[in-house]
Amino acid sequence: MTDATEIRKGLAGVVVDTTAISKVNPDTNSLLYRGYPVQQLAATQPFEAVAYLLWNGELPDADQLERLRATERAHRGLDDQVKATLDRLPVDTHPMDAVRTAVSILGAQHPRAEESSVEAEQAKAEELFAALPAVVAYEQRRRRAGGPTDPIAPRDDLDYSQNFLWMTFGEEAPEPVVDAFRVSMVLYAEHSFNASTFTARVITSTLSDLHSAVVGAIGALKGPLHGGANEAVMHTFDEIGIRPEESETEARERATAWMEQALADKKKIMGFGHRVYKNGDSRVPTMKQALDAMIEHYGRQELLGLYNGLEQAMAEAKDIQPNLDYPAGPTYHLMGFDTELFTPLFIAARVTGWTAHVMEQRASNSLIRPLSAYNGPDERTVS
Ligand SMILES: CC(=O)SCCNC(=O)CCNC(=O)[C@H](O)C(C)(C)COP(=O)(O)OP(=O)(O)OC[C@H]1O[C@@H](n2cnc3c(N)ncnc32)[C@H](O)[C@@H]1OP(=O)(O)O
Ligand SMILES: O=C([O-])CC(=O)C(=O)O
Repeated sequence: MTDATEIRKGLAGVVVDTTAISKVNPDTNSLLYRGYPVQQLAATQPFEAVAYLLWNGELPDADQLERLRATERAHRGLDDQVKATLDRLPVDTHPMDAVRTAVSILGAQHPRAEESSVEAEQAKAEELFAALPAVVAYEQRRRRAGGPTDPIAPRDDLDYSQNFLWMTFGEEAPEPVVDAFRVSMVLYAEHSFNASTFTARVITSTLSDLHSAVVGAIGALKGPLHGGANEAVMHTFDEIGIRPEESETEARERATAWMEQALADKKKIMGFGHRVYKNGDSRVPTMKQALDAMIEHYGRQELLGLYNGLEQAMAEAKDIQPNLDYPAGPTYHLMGFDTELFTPLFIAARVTGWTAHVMEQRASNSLIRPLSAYNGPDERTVS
């Protein structure tokens, strides 16, 4: 028996609270961070400035940016305790689990873990933002080395994006690659009450600590209906088969045929569709430009064939458009990241949005505790 009340499965269409951090507008297909169109931020701002904007509500002036960058540089190295723990994990541990574990350790050993003043929360957010690239980079290196290895020391002369790529690959990335990476970080940073951010807010609403909120958010992000889709997109490309020697047209034809079959088999295709946007994700055109630049840079036109073939076949069959994970997956692949590292890259970006929401939730808190409609057996007696 169900209680007579309206159920909105998945909270679809339910407005839960206000936020001043970002505005997702499916009608105008736009996304604003603190009022600024994300495309403009992606075109003009370093990722550090966007992080500052999300936390503080305004873009930084030169001194404010330099102060944040100094903090970021001071916390860039791989923490010894985190390294020791990662080294004890099986080498085939999913990197999402490894990064989640790392955040848990960083929280457990943080000297201000239990403090929730604005100043303490801000410090924890900045330090976590600074610490994550080394964790993600080390996980890729550990996987490739087949076990514990030496991390690549960060370099103070490089900015956040340059240094992230440096610590992962041990060489200075060319400018177009750094730029595409920076754009991906900006686009992934924030997206209102998505599932992982909402998770972080639920945890914060119990007056739990910031690292616990981020650990929970990572768990929510991991699933393929959310952040895990960028990894899943690459599995689709792999299933179709990546053949660098193939022409764009040949690749496109194979992708079209694959999609027709997959849809006939009623498969859900990762990287397509969105709960809020029904006419395309506002971030996709900008991310697609970054992908195009990488395809050009690496001379891999066949990937464009796969990309376009799937996109067009999906649009024709179901009128469903790609989401941000669709162009992000092949972009990270071209840069040289292992597929399992794609969602951890999303963590490194989204930690800015999550922590901004943690601070916003704390500033105007009410325990998040919805109701449920009971549909189990009527009351009965134990016999
Ligand atoms: C950064 C991000 O997190 S963006 C989201 C990343 N996630 C993905 O890419 C996973 C694939 N996409 C999906 O599963 C969905 O589109 C979601 C979960 C993102 C949004 O889903 P919802 O708003 O709940 O819509 P829902 O899943 O009910 O889909 C509505 C209809 O479109 C279909 N549909 C939606 N997305 C897809 C898809 N990717 N492939 C095939 N069919 C799809 C559904 O089957 C459903 O069809 P039906 O009405 O005939 O049953
Ligand atoms: O908003 C959502 O539901 C998912 C998404 O695109 C994001 O978190 O970036």
